[in-house]
Parts: sequence; C-alpha cells; structure tokens
Amino acid sequence: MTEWLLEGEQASEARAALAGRAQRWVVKIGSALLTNNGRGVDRDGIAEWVRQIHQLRESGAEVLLVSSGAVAAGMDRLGWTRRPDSIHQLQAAAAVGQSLLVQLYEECFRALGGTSAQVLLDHDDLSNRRRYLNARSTLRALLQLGVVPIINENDTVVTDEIRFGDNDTLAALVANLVEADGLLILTDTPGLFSEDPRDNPDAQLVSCGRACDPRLAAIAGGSRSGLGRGGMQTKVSAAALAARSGASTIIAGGTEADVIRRACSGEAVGTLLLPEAGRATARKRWLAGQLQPRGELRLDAGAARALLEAGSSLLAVGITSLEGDFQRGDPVICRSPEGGEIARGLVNYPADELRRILGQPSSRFEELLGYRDDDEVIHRDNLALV
Ligand SMILES: Nc1ncnc2c1ncn2[C@@H]1O[C@H](COP(=O)(O)OP(=O)(O)O)[C@@H](O)[C@H]1O
Ligand SMILES: N[C@@H](CCC(=O)OP(=O)(O)O)C(=O)O
Repeated sequence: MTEWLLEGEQASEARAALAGRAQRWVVKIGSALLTNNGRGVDRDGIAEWVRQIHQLRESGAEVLLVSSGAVAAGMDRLGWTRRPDSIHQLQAAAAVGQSLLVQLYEECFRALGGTSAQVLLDHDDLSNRRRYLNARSTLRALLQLGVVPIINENDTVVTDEIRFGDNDTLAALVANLVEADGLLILTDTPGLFSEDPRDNPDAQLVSCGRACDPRLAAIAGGSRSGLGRGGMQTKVSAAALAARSGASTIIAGGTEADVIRRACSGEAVGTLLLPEAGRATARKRWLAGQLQPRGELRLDAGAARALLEAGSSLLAVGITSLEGDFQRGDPVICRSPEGGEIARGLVNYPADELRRILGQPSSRFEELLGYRDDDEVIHRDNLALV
C-alpha cells in the first residue's frame, strides 16, 4: 500500500520488538466475534480463547481480558431475536447476559487451573482520579494474584451521556490504566483493510502502520453486522488512545488458529499499529500515571502558579523544601505551598545537590555546586500536572 505504512522488514522488526518487550497484554474480544455472527454466544470460541490466554499467561505474560457480549448473551437467554431500542431493555439484557458470560469464562479458566474475576467499569471509574487509582490498584492486585480480570462496561447502570458504547475505547483506556505494552483487539475480520472487506472483497490488509496517523481513519468504516458497536473506526481511535501510554495495538481475526499466541509472539498476524515513540503527550500520560515517586518538592506560590498556569519548567528558585533521597532522573512529586500534589516529574539534580541550590537562581549553580548543567530542576517536557 502507501508509503506511510510500514511493510516488509520494518514491520517484522516492529513485531519482533513488541513480542520481545511485551509483558502485559490487554486482549479485547468484540461482540461481533463473540456472538458467532448473531447465533448466540460462541461457547466453543470462549473455551478456545481462554485456552490461548491461559497459555500466554503460562509463558510469563500478564493478561487482562476486555470482553463484550453481555447484551447479546442476555438477548439469547431471554429469547429475543431483535436488539431492543429501549435503553432499559438493553440494560436488562446486559444484566442477564453479563452473569452468564463471566460464568462461562470462569468455568473455562477453572478447567485449566486458572482463575478469573469480573470487573465492571464506567466512565467515572476512569475519569475521577481517586477512582482511577483505585481501579488501577485492584487490577494490579488481581494480576499479582495470577487472576485474569474480565472487564466490561457496567452496562446496567451507565446512562447514554457517559456510555463508552463500544468496548474498543474501554480496552484502550484499560491499556492506559495498567500501562500495558500491547492491546490485542480480536474481531470478525482479519484486521484493518484498505476498505471494509464487506464492501470490497479485493481490499488489502494493512500489515503495520502508525497508530496516530490520521489517514487510518479514512479507511476505517463503521460496524455493519448490527452486533458490534463501532466497527474499525473505534478500533483505529482505540489504537491512538493506547499509544498515548506507549502501547502498541494489534487488530486481528479472532477465529484464526492460535491467533493470540501468534500475535503476541511477533508473527505477522492482523494489523499492527505502533505508538509514536517520544511524543510529548505519551510521555506526559506515562509520567502522570505510572511513576513511583522517590521524593517530594514543596514549591512557593509563584512556582506553583508558573507550573499550573503557564506550563513552565520548575526552577530551583521556586522550591522551598524537599524530602527523599532521589537521584538525577528520578520521579518526584511537586506540592503546592499548602501541601497538595500538583505535578510529577523527573528531576535533573540529585537530592543532596538540590538541597544546596534550593531557593537559588540558576546563575549561582556553578558557585554552589562546582558545575552548572540544566537551568531547570524539572524541565516542562518531563513534568505532568495531576
Ligand atoms: N477498513 C476496514 N477493514 C476491516 N473491517 C472494516 C473496515 N471498515 C469497517 N469494517 C467493519 O468493522 C467490523 C468489525 O467491527 P465491529 O462490528 O464493531 O466488531 P466488534 O464487535 O468485534 O468490535 C467488520 O465486520 C467490518 O465490516
Ligand atoms: N458492553 C456491551 C458491548 C459493547 C460492544 O458490543 O462493543 P464492541 O465489541 O466494541 O462492538 C456488551 O457487553 O454487550
């Protein structure tokens, strides 16, 4: 295809690099796939995906599963053949179907000696910082226990205004939340094509590209089956979202033999969409979310304002005190004069040297330290407001 896609050697190198690095995967199974093209929940399919996920875990990876299918499973159980329009009926179907779905998954995991857990999330859980951190800790605890979280949107309580709707977006936000290395989106087509293959059977599979390339949106269409929600459009946007925390996305056909193992071990399966390394947004997202701080800096009012209102770097002159024993490059928390956390960032000076230059202009660094390196204690590119 066109030159903005990576093909051949570059693509295989990218796949191998991901497979070598990836320790944590979010696997998403979509409604169109899970419902066996409208014929009810695909029980054999679930058993097979669980087998593959279990195998991936046994190879040392951590796996979180985002599974759709609650509404479809509920409709099946209630004997409904047509998707209802009323939101309350959809929510009722989701309530019936979700328990069936997790029961099926748990049976399959248990048969292999594994354990799964149901996690239902809504918009607030991921946008409210306290709940975000809480969801993150719970998911991390489950992974540490060797449990596979099975995540879905909390369909029975969400209202239209706050609904994710499609699970591609939810899966990408989960990848951000747990800082996954890879997001594997399994669907009912073998990947992203140059056109919807339902419209043009000669459409070509895109092997590898950049997640943030806006031209991907032009070839991605909506969902046509009536089962899935967002089609390729939401998968391409999900890849861009996942890329913000540095995750690569693979979109692949869920019915292809051994697809999970093959995709995660670097074989040329589906479409690989890569994050753009070094992008400031990706770095800031990562900074804001993931770092284990090694110390704390207390700022004066002027410095706090400069960070919050002007997006400035942090200078020594605006720091009033510090705690911790950090090295150059370590993450620290920046606090306002009142003590509230306002930012996190990577320091350019170790704690012992920073103690000597606290409150001082950078013009005095040489005299106080014997050398002068960076003017900023934390450069704004390495600083994320919280
Ligand atoms: N460029 C494209 N390449 C591949 N599939 C596409 C493309 N544009 C639209 N689609 C549609 O996206 C569908 C998959 O998305 P969707 O129905 O939402 O499934 P899921 O429930 O797995 O998320 C395919 O069945 C296909 O018709
Ligand atoms: N949360 C809904 C699924 C939403 C949905 O179908 O999303 P998708 O699989 O991305 O097309 C359910 O479980 O029925």
